[in-house]
Amino acid sequence: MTETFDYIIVGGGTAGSVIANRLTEDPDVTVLVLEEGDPRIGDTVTDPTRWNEVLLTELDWAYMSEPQPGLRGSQVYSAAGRGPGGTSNVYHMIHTRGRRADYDSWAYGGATGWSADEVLPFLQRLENQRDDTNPTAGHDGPINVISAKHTGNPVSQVFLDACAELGYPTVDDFNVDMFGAGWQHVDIADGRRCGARAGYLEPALRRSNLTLLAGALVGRLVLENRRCVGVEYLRGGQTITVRAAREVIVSAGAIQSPKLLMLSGIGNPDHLAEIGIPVRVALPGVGENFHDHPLIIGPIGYLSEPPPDPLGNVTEAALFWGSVPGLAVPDMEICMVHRAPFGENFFANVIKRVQTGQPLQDVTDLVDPRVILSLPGLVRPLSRGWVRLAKDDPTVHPRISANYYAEPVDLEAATTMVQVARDIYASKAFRERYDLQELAPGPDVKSRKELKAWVRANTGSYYHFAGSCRMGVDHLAVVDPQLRVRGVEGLRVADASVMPSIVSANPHTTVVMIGERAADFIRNGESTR
Ligand SMILES: Cc1cc2nc3c(=O)[nH]c(=O)nc-3n(C[C@H](O)[C@H](O)[C@H](O)COP(=O)(O)OP(=O)(O)OC[C@H]3O[C@@H](n4cnc5c(N)ncnc54)[C@H](O)[C@@H]3O)c2cc1C
Repeated sequence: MTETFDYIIVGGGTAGSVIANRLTEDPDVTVLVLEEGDPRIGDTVTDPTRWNEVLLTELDWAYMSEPQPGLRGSQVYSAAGRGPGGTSNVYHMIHTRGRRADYDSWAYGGATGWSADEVLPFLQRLENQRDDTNPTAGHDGPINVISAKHTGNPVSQVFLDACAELGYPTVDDFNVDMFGAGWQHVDIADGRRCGARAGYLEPALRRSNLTLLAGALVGRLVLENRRCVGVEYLRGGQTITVRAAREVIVSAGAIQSPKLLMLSGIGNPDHLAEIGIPVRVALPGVGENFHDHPLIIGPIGYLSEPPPDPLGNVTEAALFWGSVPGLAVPDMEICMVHRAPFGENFFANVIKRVQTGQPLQDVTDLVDPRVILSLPGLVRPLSRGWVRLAKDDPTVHPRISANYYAEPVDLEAATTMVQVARDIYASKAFRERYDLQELAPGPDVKSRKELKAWVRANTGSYYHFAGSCRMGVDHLAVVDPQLRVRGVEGLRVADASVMPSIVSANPHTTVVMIGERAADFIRNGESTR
């Protein structure tokens, strides 16, 4: 007999965990979460200093992009979390809300109800901020927010001293002041990662009305006429159907949510025809508008002595600034990482993993404690790409392209950003304390033209994928402002894919907020009819 739950959530990741928790607060509803990955996690997840060890393991889907024209044809390693907790198990715990202008621009673009003032209560609902640096912070939510300063490394302090020396203002809380350098706020409680899994999913699993099924790959939505009535999933070599009495909520992330819609016949008719999938609902925007923050791997610096062992999240200080004067929000975020493996050997490992299925070397072997790495991320990119099916087969990864630097202005801004990061490394503060030597780009890269070429060759992903099922009211919108899939009853999408444009900050906090909003829409009966 086919099992029935009130709600089925596809994907027990960041947004899925939030929705599962909030819906099961009502003891009268039943919720099933179907999650493809393995439920087991270890210290590498819970210990904030060890995030680099979870990449390229079973906890990472480790996608590779299509060859990127803007990066001279190279493919980009694209990490995304797998298993209950999803990307919240692998994120670096940086807690930045979107900027007011980000949310207001969503609302101006037709996403009514998502202006900065309207989303603020939902941001507050998720936060339990422990310091008083943000007067609008929430203090009772499931996500514990602390300043990284408490466990800050001396080398991160030197980064901040260097920024001050170069005239950048000091910021106490990036969720209050946008421009300047400071300690990040991070999602950590009692020395342990406090993301969506610890904050939302684990407490909810104590309730008898929540069922989590791991190892279940949802391959298709079951549609009857134009209503979604359940899903089909693969588990242990079997295909199983389960029904939803009220709604199905797709929270499979910006790469897999559009994939699932397309596999179910919801998408661009031309693309579905190419793959041989009959069209159930023509929605040409599915998979379009996919984008990411480009991240440049470097400059890389070498210190005269190793800084002390990390106690915090390893990427604890940053500079947010504008690549040109007069921007409404910063478009550059330069983070500094110590004890990170992202050197050439790491990327050689990525290629091996893709070719052989297994990482060759333990990532901790790749860390040289004297190496520090700037990770400049372009947080207001204009380039847009896509997610498309490779095959009519749920077990096959979709094709993805964030189309990095398709807009030349993105490359210009990224080049400026790397120059700023080089200036920070060249500061008196770094010279006097650590006699820092720049390993890359290195002394041979001098002119802006040379630097631009270096940037193209050293750009990767910030893993901040968004936009591929965007909300709005125009013909390319996939969901309406209540996150209901347009043209289908009983179906919502709620995750990073619904953002019309990625926030100009690290997006995890915004994704949790999207989960809170989705649960609120559902609980308040904004029906999908
Ligand atoms: C390495 C890394 C570091 C990051 N660091 C930060 C940071 O410090 N701060 C920040 O703000 N943001 C950070 N981010 C980004 C942020 O974590 C993500 O934007 C956010 O977590 C995405 O949440 P989501 O709900 O959209 O997707 P996810 O959390 O990825 O959830 C999707 C879930 O669906 C499951 N799934 C997918 N397809 C199926 C299917 N067909 N059937 C069943 N299950 C399925 C997946 O396994 C996954 O568990 C980072 C990301 C990465 C990868």
